[in-house]
Amino acid sequence: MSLREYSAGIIVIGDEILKGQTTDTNSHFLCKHLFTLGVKVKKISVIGDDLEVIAKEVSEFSSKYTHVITSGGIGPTHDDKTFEGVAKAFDDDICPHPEIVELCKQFWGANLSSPKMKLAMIPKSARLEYGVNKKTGEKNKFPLVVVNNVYIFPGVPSLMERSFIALEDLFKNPDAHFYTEEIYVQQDEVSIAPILNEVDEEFKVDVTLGSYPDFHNNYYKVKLMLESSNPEQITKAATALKNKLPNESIVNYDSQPIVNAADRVYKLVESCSSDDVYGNNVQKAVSVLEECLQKYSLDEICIGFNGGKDCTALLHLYHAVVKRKYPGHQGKLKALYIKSKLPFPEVEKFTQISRDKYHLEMLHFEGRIKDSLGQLKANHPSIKAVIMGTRLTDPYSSHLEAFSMTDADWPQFMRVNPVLHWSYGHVWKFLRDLCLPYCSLYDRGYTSLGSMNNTHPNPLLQYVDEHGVLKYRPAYTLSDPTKERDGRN
Ligand SMILES: Cc1cc2nc3c(=O)[nH]c(=O)nc-3n(C[C@H](O)[C@H](O)[C@H](O)COP(=O)(O)O)c2cc1C
Ligand SMILES: Nc1ncnc2c1ncn2[C@@H]1O[C@H](COP(=O)(O)OP(=O)(O)OP(=O)(O)O)[C@@H](O)[C@H]1O
Ligand SMILES: [Co+2]
Ligand SMILES: [K+]
Ligand SMILES: [Mg+2]
Repeated sequence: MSLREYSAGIIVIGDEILKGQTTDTNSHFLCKHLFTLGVKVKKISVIGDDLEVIAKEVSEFSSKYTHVITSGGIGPTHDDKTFEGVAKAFDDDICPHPEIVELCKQFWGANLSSPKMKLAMIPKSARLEYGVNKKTGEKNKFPLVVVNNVYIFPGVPSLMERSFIALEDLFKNPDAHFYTEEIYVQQDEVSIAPILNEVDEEFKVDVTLGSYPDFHNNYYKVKLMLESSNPEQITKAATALKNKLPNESIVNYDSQPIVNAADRVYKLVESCSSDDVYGNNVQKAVSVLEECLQKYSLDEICIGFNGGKDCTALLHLYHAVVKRKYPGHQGKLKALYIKSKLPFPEVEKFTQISRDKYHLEMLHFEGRIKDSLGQLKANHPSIKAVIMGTRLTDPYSSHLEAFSMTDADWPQFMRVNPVLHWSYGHVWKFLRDLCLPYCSLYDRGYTSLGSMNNTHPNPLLQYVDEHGVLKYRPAYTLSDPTKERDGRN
């Protein structure tokens, strides 16, 4: 059986191209990218802004090729006729599309009679494809208009290219073999640009090299993405990159730490030797959590999760232990978050990210902890135990045990303390070795988190950079663990 061939025809539309006023670069861009997607471009046609010609060409291309891509002729002026032409090719009419009308209003304050509204006049049978911006992970603000197998792109190269890259999965040939490789780098994009250019120049025929800065990642600054249908060339390109980049700038990063949580945690526990204090602490935490799952059902447990480092490590452990004990478990783990009076926006953001990544059901409260626990008891009477990231070195905690009821004058819950014996360094080793995401404040010198009004970066981590600017080193570099709370008052 032969594999299905994915073909494409490109129709470049615009009088300015036929008059030599503009050079068409779009077809070249499209050919290059479609090739790497396993799609064979069979024909490129360049035509003017002529309704009949557009309709005829679109109709013919549509019946011959898997995908038809048009570029140009969708501006607000009278001479742009692509939407009308595509409609005509399919015996369709154009009419205002409510979703695009709304976007035109939002973006340009356009009303129904303004020229921009012409962008909303699209074939009745059209569908809209938004696509995802691969750099930001966000859904694009303006959609691409698609009619049957005809994809109607703008002519302006920068817009066309951005839009195509966001939507390229729509064109991919699923039978084509693709090889990808990712390299994570700790340096910023500017400082490695010359190296990227060199490698791109050498391999660009076979390998697509993308560079995606990430300003929020705790482990790397830039993700380099190599894609190719040629396994030898991609290996060569990746090797060339690794050789040219300074050794210390390449990060050994796991982009999916949560998917493999159970395997990695249990492997760590099973392979640790008896004199390995850290390994034994992880082991102890796992067995406390296992015991907790024996004593209580998932409905009776919640994890105290306020976005701090200790409960971040703990959440990962809890997730891993639940995954191991209940492999098919689909329900959500319950998490208790008592919001402080003045929460850091970074903490709020991080708790939301964690909620999504670990599929948490958040039980939210605001105000004093004691009052909130009273409300927890009233609103969620099934909860009996709260798993906490408390350690012996925390204030008023040196007397605690793995299982300690709350004090007599507090709402009664079993406090489960799996990481009680962990040191400050153990928490960071666990988070960083497993490439777990943690709140960004810790990379800016905060070593323990409370509210905005009582929490500052730790003065011990202060330094002055080469421009004379005061900065803070990341929390995991703090060498004296007794100074963990020096930024708190
Ligand atoms: C679920 C839960 C139970 C708690 N139980 C007690 C308790 O029994 N006795 C007590 O003095 N504090 C209790 N606390 C308060 C904590 O000891 C601590 O003051 C609080 O987590 C704030 O910590 P921080 O100052 O490090 O931000 C509890 C907190 C939580 C979230
Ligand atoms: N506001 C809160 N809501 C829910 N749980 C909380 C709250 N405050 C504390 N806890 C629980 O108590 C534990 C100990 O608090 P603590 O502040 O020492 O740790 P952390 O917030 O995880 O990290 P850090 O010490 O860096 O602030 C937390 O790990 C969490 O389980
Ligand atoms: Co803590
Ligand atoms: K990114
Ligand atoms: Mg805290």
